[in-house]
Amino acid sequence: MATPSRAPDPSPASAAAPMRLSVLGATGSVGGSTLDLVAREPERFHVVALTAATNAAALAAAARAVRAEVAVVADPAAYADLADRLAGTGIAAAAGPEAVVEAARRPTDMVVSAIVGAAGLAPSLAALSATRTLALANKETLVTAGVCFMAEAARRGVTVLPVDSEHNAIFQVLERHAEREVAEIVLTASGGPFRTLSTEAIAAATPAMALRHPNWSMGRKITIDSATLMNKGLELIEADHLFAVGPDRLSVLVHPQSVVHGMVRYTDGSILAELGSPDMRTPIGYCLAWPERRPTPVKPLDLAALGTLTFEAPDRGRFPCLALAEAAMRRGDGAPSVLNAANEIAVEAFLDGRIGFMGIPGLVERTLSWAEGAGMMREPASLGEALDLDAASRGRAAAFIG
Ligand SMILES: NC(=O)C1=CN([C@@H]2O[C@H](COP(=O)(O)OP(=O)(O)OC[C@H]3O[C@@H](n4cnc5c(N)ncnc54)[C@H](OP(=O)(O)O)[C@@H]3O)[C@@H](O)[C@H]2O)C=CC1
Ligand SMILES: CC(=O)[C@@H](O)[C@H](O)COP(=O)(O)O
Ligand SMILES: [Mn+2]
Repeated sequence: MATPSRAPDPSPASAAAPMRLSVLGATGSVGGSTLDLVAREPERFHVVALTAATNAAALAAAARAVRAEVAVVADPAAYADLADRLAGTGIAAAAGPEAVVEAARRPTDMVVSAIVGAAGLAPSLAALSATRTLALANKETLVTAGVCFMAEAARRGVTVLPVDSEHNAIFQVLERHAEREVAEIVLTASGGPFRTLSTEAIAAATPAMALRHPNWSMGRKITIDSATLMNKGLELIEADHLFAVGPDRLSVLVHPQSVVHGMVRYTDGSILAELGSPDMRTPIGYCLAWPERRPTPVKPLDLAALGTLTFEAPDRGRFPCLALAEAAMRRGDGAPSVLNAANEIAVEAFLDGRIGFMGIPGLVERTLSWAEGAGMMREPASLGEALDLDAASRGRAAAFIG
């Protein structure tokens, strides 16, 4: 089973030296939760690099708060602002996509990869060359180039710890068990803000409605993915690469409370699940402490106050993105990559008001058909091939929108 094994040496958290840590996507939702934990125990961490896309103000503030060695913005136009804000602090500033990759390559004990979208692929891959443990939130890395990414992690001996709440839950309940003992891995889905709406009402959904996730506070892209259920589809593909049980043993169960984050049904009939408050500081804290457990500031779950946990089957008719992602997972090769690229273009277009909510699955389906017809579906064997397929699919999806 591809579940990472326990590291043979003690965790840096329990050693005298602080853990050398970089956070890619430090100004985002996952990045912010990570730095919140870091700021609560500054003696445990030495922060090496923090990165962002354009938000120089937030990045500079974060870098100052945790005394990072270097802060990097992907957007060169944000450099002057960043450098200005860091003047006299001793914190180096840099800019450009290549500088983000270089920052990811700085030697560390752990890198938290929390850039959103396929933009996280090159930095995540670069991080494998100079860290021992990659805490991976950026699911698009695995969707876009899962085969070559996991092979590179194995070749480098880097432990990949899942940050995504469902995968982190499953990772926790899989420990100590062999692949042959697993009957089914179940990813729970909140169902998103449109879980109970009719097809007609869903088709009329606005960005503001779709951005209102019932349980989680997250970045805009993943929040739209949750509303279409594409997030769960991406997570199935992510799980396929992380846990290697094959698509037949991966399933989705709608659970509107988002308290059970993931489950494993074993061949003896037992189901083991991880439960917790919907707060990313639990899975992030788990990764930062692994293989130990340490307290986090997360509010303990009060099951008596909650009273009821409910479950239902997903509706692929009202939420076709889930079916599209499942088909792409089974099709394999480059299909997940094309799916992801088209979805990123579609989500952006939906948020900009250029397409409607159901235009998202429409565009993804059309781009997948185009890629199949054009013979583009080869499994990306390298970063270069993955980026080429991603770019070609984005270009075509954007052209379909017009
Ligand atoms: N939020 C959550 O609770 C969860 C998120 N995830 C996954 O984690 C990842 C991050 O999600 P989330 O934190 O919500 O996202 P956010 O949108 O909140 O944050 C994204 C981060 O990535 C940076 N970024 C965006 N584009 C680029 C780029 N082209 N190059 C470099 N950096 C870039 C942003 O910088 P800037 O601020 O400057 O724009 C920001 O730091 C996603 O893959 C998501 O699917 C998984 C599970 C839960
Ligand atoms: C917190 C997290 O891991 C998200 O991926 C979450 O799962 C999104 O909620 P949905 O279950 O609605 O997709
Ligand atoms: Mn998730």
